[in-house]
Amino acid sequence: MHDASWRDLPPPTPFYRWMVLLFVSLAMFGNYYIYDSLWPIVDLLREQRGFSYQQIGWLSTAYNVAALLVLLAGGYLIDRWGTKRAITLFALICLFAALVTAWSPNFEMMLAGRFLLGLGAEPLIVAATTVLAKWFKGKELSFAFGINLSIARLGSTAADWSTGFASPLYANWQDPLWLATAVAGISVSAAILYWILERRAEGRYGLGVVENNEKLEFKGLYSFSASYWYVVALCVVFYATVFPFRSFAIDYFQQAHGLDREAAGILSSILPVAAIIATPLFGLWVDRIGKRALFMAAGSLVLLPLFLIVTYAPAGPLVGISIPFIGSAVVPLTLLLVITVLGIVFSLIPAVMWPSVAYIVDGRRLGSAYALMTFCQQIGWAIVPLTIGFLNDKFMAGPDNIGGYTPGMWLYTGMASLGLYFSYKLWRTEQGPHGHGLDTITSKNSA
Ligand SMILES: C[C@H](NC(=O)[C@@H](N)CCCCN)C(=O)O
Repeated sequence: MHDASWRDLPPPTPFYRWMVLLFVSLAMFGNYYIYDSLWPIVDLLREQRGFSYQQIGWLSTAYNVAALLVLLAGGYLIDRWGTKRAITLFALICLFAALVTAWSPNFEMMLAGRFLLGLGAEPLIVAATTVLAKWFKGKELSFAFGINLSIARLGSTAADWSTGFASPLYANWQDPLWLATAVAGISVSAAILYWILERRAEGRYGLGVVENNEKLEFKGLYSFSASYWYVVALCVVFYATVFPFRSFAIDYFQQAHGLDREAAGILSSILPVAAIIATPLFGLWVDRIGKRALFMAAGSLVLLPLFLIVTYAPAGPLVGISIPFIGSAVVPLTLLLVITVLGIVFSLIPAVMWPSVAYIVDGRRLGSAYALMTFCQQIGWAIVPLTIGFLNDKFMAGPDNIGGYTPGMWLYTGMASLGLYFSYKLWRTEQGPHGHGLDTITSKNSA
């Protein structure tokens, strides 16, 4: 924390603030890229290294197990080391994790790499949020968060697009992971540049003081309202549906729908691309008209049939998609429509859900409420990929047995039904005397 003289200094210039946002967001870009770099090589891991679908599931779950452990201490470490050191250290852990994942053909080694990634990536996200709060508090904070998330999602998009712009690397499982290691280098460089900028700012500008509010506290758990728990429950089932679906999507499009890797990657990228464009727009819209609980219920309702449509509906005519400098794809219309709608839901629900917590929970407990929500999110997100892997193996899913993917699709649908139930309960609660104004507070009528 800072002494009184620090507070007497002038605020940082807008240019300085936006440069900090740029570097912190580039660190997040690398973080999201490394996480998503594994999904375009699922088929290669199965063919060249003989991995089962359940082993692929473990590579996803290892990240969450590490995240669960580190989230307990993440806020404390950031407070103790300061954000400059913390972001650089977490980016270095991500780089090391990418290196270990790419290094050896051994499954346990790869598992260790993904575990290390969870140790670095999730606290890096928390630390980045703390930096934005410090530099943008009282300024364009929500907008800065939106830009930060969009640049991070560009990392997911780039990983999907690498099947096009880096297609020669996909002759083997290892080269795309070396590329991810190089991208992790961008993260570390951006973290160091942020460190230099903030160090230069100290003594020249007065920065906001961020309270120690990211701590995960289990005491007082019972005092959160029913609405908070419905939002947390929706968060758990929503991310436990969408993130695992994304993990297996490229392989699924290849095996079950006969797409080549480039087309499957481009199709999968529509989900984060839609989110980059639509998340800030939904955020602005909902701030104007309120109706947050209704929007979450509507998003959950739209999500419900999507996995059954890809499974049972006719593929429809083939349509072409072309992305300049990246590549082009010819994909069935039904898949294109489903992924686009999924992308819209992936924009709508997060854009409304995360900010809603601020209306439900007392400001002094907000950091703790978000930390608890992220903690619960990791638990659901850890279990589902393992179950999908188990189901795909048990029902011998593959190009010769497309029906083997159907139980997994029913699992996603079951999770989506739970999401609809929780969002309906939230909406009902918010209509009654225990509501918090989720559907009524707008940017015009809020104090
Ligand atoms: C805002 C939200 N972020 C998260 O859920 C993070 N805990 C994990 C993101 C990991 C992405 N590889 C989001 O991205 O919607």
